[in-house]
Amino acid sequence: MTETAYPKTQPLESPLYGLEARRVSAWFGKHKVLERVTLDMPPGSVTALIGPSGCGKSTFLRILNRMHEMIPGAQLSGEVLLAGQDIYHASQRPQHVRSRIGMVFQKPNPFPTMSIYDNVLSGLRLAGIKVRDKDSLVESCLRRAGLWDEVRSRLSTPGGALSGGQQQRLCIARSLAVSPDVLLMDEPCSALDPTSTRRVEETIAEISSQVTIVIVTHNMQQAQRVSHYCAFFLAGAGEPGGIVESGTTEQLFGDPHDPRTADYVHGRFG
Ligand SMILES: Nc1ncnc2c1ncn2[C@@H]1O[C@H](COP(=O)(O)OP(=O)(O)OP(=O)(O)O)[C@@H](O)[C@H]1O
Repeated sequence: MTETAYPKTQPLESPLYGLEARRVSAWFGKHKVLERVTLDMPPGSVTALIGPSGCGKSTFLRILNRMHEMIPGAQLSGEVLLAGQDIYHASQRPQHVRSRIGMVFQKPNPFPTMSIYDNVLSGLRLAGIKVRDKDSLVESCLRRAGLWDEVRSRLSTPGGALSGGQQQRLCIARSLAVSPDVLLMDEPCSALDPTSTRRVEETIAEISSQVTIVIVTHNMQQAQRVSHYCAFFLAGAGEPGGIVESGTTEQLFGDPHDPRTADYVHGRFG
């Protein structure tokens, strides 16, 4: 597959919200792992975070929906704006922030014994959101996640009975059910085979006009295939990570301004 595999929807003319990180630094105890990261993640687009292992991509992603603060000893400074409002302002409840900014993890994590149908609704139940027409919502979320045709005849079977790739798309459907503004994805395909990876990438391409997506990936081809924008993170030895360069994916891969970016995207290190 090449970077031209998916038709990318144009980013975007709708009332969607993007994220803006402003001078974000992060620590685990006394160990500083991110240094003043500023990044715009435009509404209705896919932003890929790339860079070698340990440079702080996953930490940055967790900061974007207030999951970083759940780790003992973790601290941060700076701002993260959703619709212009700082998600770390004292008036913002972390649980509410996390329902507006969902997360899909590396390893698919549906509730294994719960039915496919109930898995889709489980995020809503946790958030205490009531829905009138559950059947329609389940169908529309499974359709948007590209899973409906494969599961429509067995909605009452357990989520754990699906293949890994189907489970990951079920997790995407579950995230979509709460109508998030943003979906964060932490290497969502790294546990999947190439065919399942392709299906998840197609799903990302399809939903990217409806929800702002930020994805961490180690796969350069994947970053090129699915993202509109890209940020290259790097950490010097013993130093906190930061962004070397960010821009459109086309520019970052086709005409990188920093030689370190060029070396990384051309596979010369990392
Ligand atoms: N829970 C934690 N406690 C202490 N240090 C941590 C914790 N999680 C991450 N770190 C440290 O923070 C730094 C950044 O890690 P992070 O996982 O964000 O990097 P990454 O770029 O996502 O790496 P990878 O690509 O390997 O997933 C690393 O030095 C890591 O050891």
